[in-house]
Amino acid sequence: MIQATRSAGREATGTAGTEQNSTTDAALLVGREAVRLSKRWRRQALPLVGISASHAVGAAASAMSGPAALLPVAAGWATAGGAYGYARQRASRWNRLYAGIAAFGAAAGQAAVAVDGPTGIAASLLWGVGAVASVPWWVRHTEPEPDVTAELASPAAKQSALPAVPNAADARVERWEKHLGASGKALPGSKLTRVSELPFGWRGVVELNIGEHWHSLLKVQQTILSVYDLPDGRVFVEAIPGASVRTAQITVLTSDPLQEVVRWEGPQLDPSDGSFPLMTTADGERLDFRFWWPGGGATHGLVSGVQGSGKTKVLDLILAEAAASDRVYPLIVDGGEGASLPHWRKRVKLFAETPKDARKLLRYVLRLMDRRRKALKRQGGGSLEPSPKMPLILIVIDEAHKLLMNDEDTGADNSDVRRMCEKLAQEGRKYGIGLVLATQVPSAKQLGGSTVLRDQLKGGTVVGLRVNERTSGNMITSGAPMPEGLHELPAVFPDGRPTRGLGYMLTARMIRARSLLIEHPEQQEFTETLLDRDCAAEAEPTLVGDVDESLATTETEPMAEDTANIQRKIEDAIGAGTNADPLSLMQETGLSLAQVRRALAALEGGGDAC
Ligand SMILES: Nc1ncnc2c1ncn2[C@@H]1O[C@H](COP(=O)(O)OP(=O)(O)OP(=O)(O)O)[C@@H](O)[C@H]1O
Repeated sequence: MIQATRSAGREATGTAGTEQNSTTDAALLVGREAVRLSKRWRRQALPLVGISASHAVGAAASAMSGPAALLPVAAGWATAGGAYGYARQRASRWNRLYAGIAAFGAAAGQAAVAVDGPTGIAASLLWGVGAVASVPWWVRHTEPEPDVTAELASPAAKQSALPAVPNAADARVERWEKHLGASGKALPGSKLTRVSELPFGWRGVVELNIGEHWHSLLKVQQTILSVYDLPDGRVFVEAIPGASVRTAQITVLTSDPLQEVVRWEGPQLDPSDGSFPLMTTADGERLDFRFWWPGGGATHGLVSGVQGSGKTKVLDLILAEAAASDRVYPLIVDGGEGASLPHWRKRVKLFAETPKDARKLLRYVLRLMDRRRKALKRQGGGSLEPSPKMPLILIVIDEAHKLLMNDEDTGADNSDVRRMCEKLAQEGRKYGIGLVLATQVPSAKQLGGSTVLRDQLKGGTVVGLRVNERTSGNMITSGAPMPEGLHELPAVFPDGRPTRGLGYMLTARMIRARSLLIEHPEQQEFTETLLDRDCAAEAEPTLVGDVDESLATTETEPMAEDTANIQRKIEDAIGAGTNADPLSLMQETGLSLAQVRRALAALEGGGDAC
């Protein structure tokens, strides 16, 4: 009986408890829902909160009497002022104005309700005007906050507060995986990652399988072109400095920016580091030519390419930068007998256009180097920094192969020129003497077989433009295989325009580049540069040029044709309508410029000057 009574009591207690629990649960649920909704719609509710608060402040003040009634209104005004100040710091001009109107309206409403009472006309006006003034706010905040309640409740959300980004597969990555990285394909197990857009294509990082080296990517460049359906020369593979050999950077060009000529826009030599832009790469980077390293002395240069590849224009640009600077003193040896760089003849201090004059010029610079030894001693060693008082002496030798290689046809031995160039290349650096050579092929053979010259030039700026045949001992390589041989560079772009200026520069970046085009080198400004005092004391050689040289000596240029023969050829060419200027006649007859000039002088003088 007692037990039955106890159990009935427990049941009654349990039922009451259950009812109480379910009421609490329902209250909690409603509370949570209210919080959720208020969070979601908090922006939209803000004007209503403001109006209600203003009404409440006014009502509180009207219920009080005496000076105490001012307290709620003062507090309300302070809050409105604070809210305006907060908005003012963060909002734009119009939003600040809107916040100002709202704050003033709230303050005025509070005061009006305080005077008129909580149910008077002032209260109705507060709500009516407040609602109208809130319309722009509501229009602007029509969208509620995203409802992330469910996401926040999930365990994943607890690990990371950030919403998950869908892993959208990149079509280029998919293509790589399917046609290159899949088993049985060219690079099984390889992955394309970190794809980013470029103005003319895209770039990515390729990760290869363990045991693979990035060089293997170079061997499958054609396959990559085929996978992405592109013409030749649009894929470039490069090592990533400091990264694993299993990774490489791949640049894929969907269009070729190098087809467009990029013009030189005036001197840009940076006197603080001795460099200026010479080429632009396929992905838009500028590659610099360097005259000197700060604190490291002069650097040398080599420019190579077949006729018509744009080699002379590169020399023109180098000379234009040198001529415009008050820190560079350019001297020219034109191995093309004055035909390659004629527009510089009258602009530089010394212009040698015969082998004999070239020797004189080189001997003179060797003497200048001796004189600078004293300056270097005075300085206490190191290297001479080019400055307006101690300019870099720059020797530019075009068609250098003609002066450096022995001439098998004539038996001319040019070993003395080689030795002088070697000495200048090896020792000139610290005395502020730079050497820039132009040859048709970037090989030691064209440097007269001089490995000394090859090594010294490779330490400077090396530019390789198009060549005709595969080169053994190509200098445009830093050990890593080239993306393509210089002989593989096309002579014309797919649109039929010539590829002049197209090539590579020996840098960490093995990517096609094109030289900037200087259109009128002869019109560029020339800054008068004076040699330093030690060098200025050295007597300048007298360069006799081509005409006088024949009177002085014929030791380095044996005449292949007899005088009468040469004159007859010239007369025949003029008779056949060729212009009577030396360049046209040289091209027409195949004679050297010196021979043509001598013959013309003889014909004009009516005698035999040859
Ligand atoms: N970077 C370039 N962009 C566009 N056109 C160029 C560029 N470089 C050269 N050219 C054009 O190619 C022509 C030939 O150039 P350049 O005389 O420099 O060739 P080269 O290799 O020195 O040939 P050559 O040995 O016959 O003188 C120039 O007149 C110029 O119009």
